[in-house]
Amino acid sequence: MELPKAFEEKMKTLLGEEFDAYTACYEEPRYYGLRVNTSKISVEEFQKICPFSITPVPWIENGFYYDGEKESPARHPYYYAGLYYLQEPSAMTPANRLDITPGERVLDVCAAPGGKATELGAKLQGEGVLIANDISNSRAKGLLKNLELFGIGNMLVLSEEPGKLMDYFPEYFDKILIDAPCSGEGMFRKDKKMMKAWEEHGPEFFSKLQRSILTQAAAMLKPGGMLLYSTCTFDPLENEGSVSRLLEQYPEFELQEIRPYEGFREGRPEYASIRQEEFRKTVRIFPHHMKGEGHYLALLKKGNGEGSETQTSRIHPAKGRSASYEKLPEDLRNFLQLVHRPFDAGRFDIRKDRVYYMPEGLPDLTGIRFLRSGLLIGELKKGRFEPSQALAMNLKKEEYENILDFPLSDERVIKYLKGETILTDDLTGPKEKGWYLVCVDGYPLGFGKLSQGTLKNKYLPGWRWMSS
Ligand SMILES: C[S@@+](CC[C@H](N)C(=O)[O-])C[C@H]1O[C@@H](n2cnc3c(N)ncnc32)[C@H](O)[C@@H]1O
Repeated sequence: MELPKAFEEKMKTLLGEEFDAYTACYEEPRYYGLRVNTSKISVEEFQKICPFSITPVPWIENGFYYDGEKESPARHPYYYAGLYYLQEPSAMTPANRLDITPGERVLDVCAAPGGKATELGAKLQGEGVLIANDISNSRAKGLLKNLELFGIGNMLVLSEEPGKLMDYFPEYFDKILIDAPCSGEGMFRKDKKMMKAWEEHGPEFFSKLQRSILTQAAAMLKPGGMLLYSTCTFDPLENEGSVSRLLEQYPEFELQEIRPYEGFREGRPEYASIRQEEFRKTVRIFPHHMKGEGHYLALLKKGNGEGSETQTSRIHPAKGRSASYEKLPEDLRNFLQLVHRPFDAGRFDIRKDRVYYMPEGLPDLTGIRFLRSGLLIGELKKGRFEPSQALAMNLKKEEYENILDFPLSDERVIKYLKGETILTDDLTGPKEKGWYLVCVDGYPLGFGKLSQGTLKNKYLPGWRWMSS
């Protein structure tokens, strides 16, 4: 593979005698990975039911390699059930090495299309809030779909300048991930188009952007909170350089150790402008040292002088229905009787006939551009309530009364995903009219409305299985 000359020269300086081993990697095939959605299925259970051959990614507990030349995991009903996300193995590292406790407030500043945000959301296990932002509105649409497919409900999807978010969320977050826009040097093997883009916008351009995103995000982190900065590039200016600039401006930040793996390499102190030795705690991922593409990670803690841990507040999960539950529209209330979950009536928010279930403890968001705030529960159409695709994905089978559970081998699974009407006469269970949650092997896919043995398909048209 022919690499840009200026890039090659830079890598020779960075890698010294390792340079030949590094370039030899370009003759090897790229790696394909999938990451298990642990908010829906345990890793052990997934390994039991996984329909294709997988091997563990050694530094990611829920990550696996698959053979992308032979298998197509994106065309499988389990993908439609949100059981996994397809992701290059090194790209799994940032969200994996940012510890999240359910109940925390988490921000993903540059989140689209959701490779990291889906993992952060899964780690929250439905408690607290994930705010996933991306400046690109079109990319944020893909982000929303991926988060909903993953079943993440306690979330907001925003499309804003981080500088504007600062005004709304001062020192608000417990954890922040910045998977920064970068020159993408680590992805040249995976995607050759990145080389062309690199020639147009290189490290100089991106480092300026990264420095401003970093300082804006820093202002949104609580004292004692953690920030993980990552790129998929090798350039020192965008890695040690951008993080140095943050430390110059915010000296209360301290670099933290990242849980190790034998293939990780230390960050390079000589490229830092300040507190050089601390940069050994940052991580460089090189493809000639491990089975993944190039990345950089830095984990930082915002100091507060004293007792930092105790200052990170939690957003507590709902404890039960409040007295105002009776004020919700009757058809919605009837539907909610079928959902075995302790809703808090005060968190329902009805806007233009759409019913949302909001995370707790949010500031006033007037003026922010958002694609989604809260879990879209469904829509009121002339007083009749229709549950949403997002709710179907957010539910577990045991949380809903009326289930149609098909085994993977049943041809109705694909028919349902294609949007076709389903006949259920042969099934002994479901008889009553109403909303049914269609599942594959116990994992929800979407809703349908049953009447006299026929299920009217309510699978979201934009998500349908396309015939190839
Ligand atoms: C490396 S990608 C993020 C990938 C994503 N974290 C994932 O794992 O799927 C960088 C993202 O930053 C977004 N971006 C660029 N400039 C931004 C800015 N100033 N604020 C927020 N997002 C920005 C881009 O639209 C792009 O989606």
